[in-house]
Amino acid sequence: MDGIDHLADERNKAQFDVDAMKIVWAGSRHAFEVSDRISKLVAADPGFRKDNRPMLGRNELFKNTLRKAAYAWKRIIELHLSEEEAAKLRFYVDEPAYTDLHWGMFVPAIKGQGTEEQQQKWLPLAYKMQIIGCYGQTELGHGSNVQGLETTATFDPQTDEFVIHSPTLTSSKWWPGGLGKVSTHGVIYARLITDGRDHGVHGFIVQLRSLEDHSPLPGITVGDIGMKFGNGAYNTMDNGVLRFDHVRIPRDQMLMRVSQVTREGKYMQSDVPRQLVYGTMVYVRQTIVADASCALSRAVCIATRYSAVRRQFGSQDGGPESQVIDYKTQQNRLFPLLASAYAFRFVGEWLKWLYTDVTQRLQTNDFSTLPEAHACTAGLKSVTTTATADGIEECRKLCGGHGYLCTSGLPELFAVYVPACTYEGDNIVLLLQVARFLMKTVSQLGSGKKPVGTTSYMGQIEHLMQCRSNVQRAEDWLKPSAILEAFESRAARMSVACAQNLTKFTNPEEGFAELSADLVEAAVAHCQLIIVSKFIEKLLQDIPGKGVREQLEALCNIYALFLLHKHQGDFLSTGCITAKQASLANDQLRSLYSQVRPNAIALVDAFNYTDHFLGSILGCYDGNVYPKLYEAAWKDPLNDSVVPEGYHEYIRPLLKQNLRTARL
Ligand SMILES: CCCCCCCC(=O)SCCNC(=O)CCNC(=O)[C@H](O)C(C)(C)COP(=O)(O)OP(=O)(O)OC[C@H]1O[C@@H](n2cnc3c(N)ncnc32)[C@H](O)[C@@H]1OP(=O)(O)O
Ligand SMILES: Cc1cc2nc3c(=O)[nH]c(=O)nc-3n(C[C@H](O)[C@H](O)[C@H](O)COP(=O)(O)OP(=O)(O)OC[C@H]3O[C@@H](n4cnc5c(N)ncnc54)[C@H](O)[C@@H]3O)c2cc1C
Repeated sequence: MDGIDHLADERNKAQFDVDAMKIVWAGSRHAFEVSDRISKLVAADPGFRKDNRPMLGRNELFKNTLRKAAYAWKRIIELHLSEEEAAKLRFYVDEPAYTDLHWGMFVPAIKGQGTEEQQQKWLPLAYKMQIIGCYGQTELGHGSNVQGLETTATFDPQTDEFVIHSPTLTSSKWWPGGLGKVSTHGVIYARLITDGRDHGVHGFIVQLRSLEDHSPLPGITVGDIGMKFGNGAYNTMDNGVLRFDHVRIPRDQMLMRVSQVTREGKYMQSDVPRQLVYGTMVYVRQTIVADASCALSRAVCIATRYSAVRRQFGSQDGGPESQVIDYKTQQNRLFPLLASAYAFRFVGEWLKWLYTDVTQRLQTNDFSTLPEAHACTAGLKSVTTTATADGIEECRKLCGGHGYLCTSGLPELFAVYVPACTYEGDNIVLLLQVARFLMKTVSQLGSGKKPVGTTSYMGQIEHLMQCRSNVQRAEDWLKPSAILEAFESRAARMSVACAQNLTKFTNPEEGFAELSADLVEAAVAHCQLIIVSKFIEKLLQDIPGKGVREQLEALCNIYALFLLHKHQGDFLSTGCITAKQASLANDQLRSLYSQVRPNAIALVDAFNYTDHFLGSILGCYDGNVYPKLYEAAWKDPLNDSVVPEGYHEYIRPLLKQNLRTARL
């Protein structure tokens, strides 16, 4: 526009090396370089334009998504992109599409649950996109309760086939992304029945559509489930409904890594745990934690830049009004979200490491860390997506009225993001899984079995049950040991209190149901401890770059002390800290906000997002918000004509009638 950087003064205030922080954020220099190159490539290509999405009707919108996905694939091939680069390209294209499920769930399901032979047969087809797959688990009547699925896969020994069938309306597959209009195949979850016996839910590769003309195969009824929340937003995705009427597939299309059916129809279980059938969900939950930091950082980048541009009140002697970012209330809402974005980034990195470690162990038949991996992925998915969805909405409010415009990018970001609280496991249902894991851990404390991994803090249960924080001055809260002890004792005491209450029930399942709200809170406390402790661990690493470590320390402290403030009821009622110490934590938090304030713009610049990816006038890099908002308004189709369509039908008769009434 005017070529001026309206945020230049803000950028000059930064007390740290932004380029070094960009590398910390990306995870490595290599990751930064890939990300930087691919994001610029996407931003510069008009084929990936996305600013018209909220204006398009569903059919137009969907066709446009198909075009973009095909174009993205063409570019991936033309540019010989690696798997890592291709994934980055899809990420920066920033449009939910069937490809997310193809690459994000269909391929991982075959990799995780298929035998070597099955992988060799199906993966090359999927990698070349000669088949397109979805993940068909959820049904109209059953989502959270996977064991309650009704679709059946009955083995027919005469023909060596499975017969896939939807016996009831509620057994219709419902929700799978990419299913509605695109997928040619699906990994379909169904109850395996051999010789009249039900062996529970298993995965099957089922062809759904003809590879010649895309029509559904005989016995298959398939379509889209309809419009979802928000304009544009997730409506680029064809979430689908699917029914089977005795559809036959060859026996070797059951995913047979976990269990097998022989030619004679004998059901055999491998020596791997049955829970591996749920393995794809563990994988995807781990990726969702990393995505949370992306979505939150994006919203925070918009709100932070706009808060530095926006001025309200406080003008003295005719000078400019105050930047809203200087109001403590704005900082108290914004900076904890900035800190959370960084916190989720680092816990996401750690979770990826944990997942890789578990996968390697599984290959050598070591299943010992699977329960911990399940609890961590489930819990962190839940806590980070809830905070991110709430955080995006808070960022919208932080931008005042302009945040409500689609051109702010925030309404669409929220609408696309909020189902993450539900898909891949409802957040409450997942926290209850964590609570079960914690109750098991507590019940084993006296047995001599040492808690390991993220529950190892429970090994010092006696200390944690009676320790008192020794914080005396606000600065004492800057000590990682003070923070860790408070978070560990809060989490331990909440879990132990639940475990003690559970003993009052003769039927443990009844007790678990009755106490489930408390159990969820204990699970949240445990997950927040993991995030805080992984941030602290990150700070123990070598962090190059002038001032980078200091900024990260400040953000880590803001994250922890903000949580402590928000959940002070937990910390006080469990006696981990006193009211005076809670108040000192708040004093420290205020001073940390002042420390972060001059660095705020540079801290969001470190995310290295292009204006294309942000998709927000309020968050644009140069901060030249008002001319852009003004110009964009005139581009709205409603402004194509000065006198609106419908004037002669609906406005003029009204005005004329009013005129007559006025004369009367
Ligand atoms: C690319 C990104 C786009 C994303 C698009 C979204 C795609 C989707 O939404 S796909 C559909 C996702 N669906 C879900 O997530 C459903 C959520 N529900 C579930 O995961 C399960 O039904 C669940 C875990 C709630 C309950 O499982 P269930 O077997 O009934 O009960 P439960 O008795 O609690 O578990 C049995 C055992 O398995 C363990 N377990 C459960 N899940 C897992 C898992 N994923 N991994 C390892 N172990 C597990 C439990 O800890 C328990 O262990 P133990 O017996 O030692 O205590
Ligand atoms: C955008 C989107 C995309 C999706 N994509 C796919 C896909 O590709 N493939 C696929 O198979 N599925 C997909 N799903 C389905 C998704 O995985 C399920 O919706 C999800 O697992 C939640 O299940 P549900 O809908 O049955 O919720 P429900 O379980 O019916 O939840 C309703 C309410 O009941 C509560 N509740 C349920 N059980 C308990 C309990 N035991 N204790 C306490 N409270 C409980 C929940 O907390 C919630 O408040 C998608 C969903 C969405 C929204």
